[in-house]
Amino acid sequence: MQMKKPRIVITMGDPTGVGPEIIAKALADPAVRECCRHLVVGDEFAMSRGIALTGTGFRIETSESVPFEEPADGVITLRKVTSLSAEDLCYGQPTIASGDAVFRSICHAADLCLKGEADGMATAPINKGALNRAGHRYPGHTELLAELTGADRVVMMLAGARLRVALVTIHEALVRVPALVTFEQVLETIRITHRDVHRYFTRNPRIAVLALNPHCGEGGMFGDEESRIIAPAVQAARQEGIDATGPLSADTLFHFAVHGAYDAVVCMYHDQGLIPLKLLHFDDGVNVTLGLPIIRTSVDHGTAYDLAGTGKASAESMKAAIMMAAAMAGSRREESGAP
Ligand SMILES: NC(=O)C1=CN([C@@H]2O[C@H](COP(=O)(O)OP(=O)(O)OC[C@H]3O[C@@H](n4cnc5c(N)ncnc54)[C@H](O)[C@@H]3O)[C@@H](O)[C@H]2O)C=CC1
Ligand SMILES: NCC(=O)COP(=O)(O)O
Repeated sequence: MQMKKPRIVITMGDPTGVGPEIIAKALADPAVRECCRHLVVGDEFAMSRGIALTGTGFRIETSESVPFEEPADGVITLRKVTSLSAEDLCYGQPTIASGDAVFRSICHAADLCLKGEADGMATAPINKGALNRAGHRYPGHTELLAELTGADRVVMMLAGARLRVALVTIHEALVRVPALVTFEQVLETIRITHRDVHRYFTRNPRIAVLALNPHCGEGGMFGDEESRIIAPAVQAARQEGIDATGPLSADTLFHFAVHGAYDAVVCMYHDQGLIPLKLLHFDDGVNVTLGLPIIRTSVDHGTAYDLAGTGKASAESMKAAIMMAAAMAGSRREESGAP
């Protein structure tokens, strides 16, 4: 029996950024079209502009009630959630209305996933400032999706073929990080990373856990979070049967991780993990939210206002995000034994 392809809903992201154009380019790739049935959620004018700009020649079919038909060649299926005016679509100049449109697309896509009408979502980039100015007080998709889906704890993981990094703290001022690196938070990050990497990517993953301070705190001379918090959390994870190792010095660990010693690296703060990840995988890295009851992937880059409207932005990360969501949906289907 031929299996139906997974249904992946794609949010347009900030319509004044590169989102629509990278979606058009991504959906022009036969491998992306082959991996899933898509439904783009967003603004029709913004999407048609992205199509024109990229010369992809798609025709938009709007779908109000029957999403996820197998789209004909040359068609992008779109669920319209807004009809923004030209003033709200100036490249690089998000408005309250375009910030609100971002929110509505994400809510709509999450709702489809929660109702079982989609198998996963892949998101184009948003501007967090614009989202907040529109009155939606979330640091990003991750926290908004956690709330929408009722998830207690989520973990931001960025993944490429050579490296996966999972974050203990996400969008926090550096000065606040030490207080947020708690035993509970480190242990929960290790647990969620282990569970979802095992579930979707590789069995019994080997997890490296980084130190916060240089040289693992140098025996307390440069800080004691390693001995007080991180080592006990690693120990507790090991007692639960998780293959976790650490704390390990962040300056050297990535060398070993990318040479195959670990399947995921738990990092204490945003740039500790994202700098090495983007160095290796800026083009094709994927942001995955672990710990949600639904599947959500995203590009690893931002709205790239300097490129928006030029058609030059790379769509490789968008393609990788859609294909990863489809692959994750396939794993979930196998796990459930569904045909
Ligand atoms: N997944 C998401 O929704 C993300 C959203 N952001 C948001 O994006 C906004 C801008 O953030 P920045 O730090 O400036 O990062 P950015 O990723 O938008 O831009 C950084 C640099 O990378 C380049 N770049 C980005 N995407 C590219 C692509 N697809 N192809 C070629 N070059 C590309 C840009 O032209 C720029 O030079 C912020 O509001 C931030 O919050 C940032 C990261 C992820
Ligand atoms: N730096 C990654 C990023 O900003 C993505 O955030 P989110 O919108 O996926 O929560």
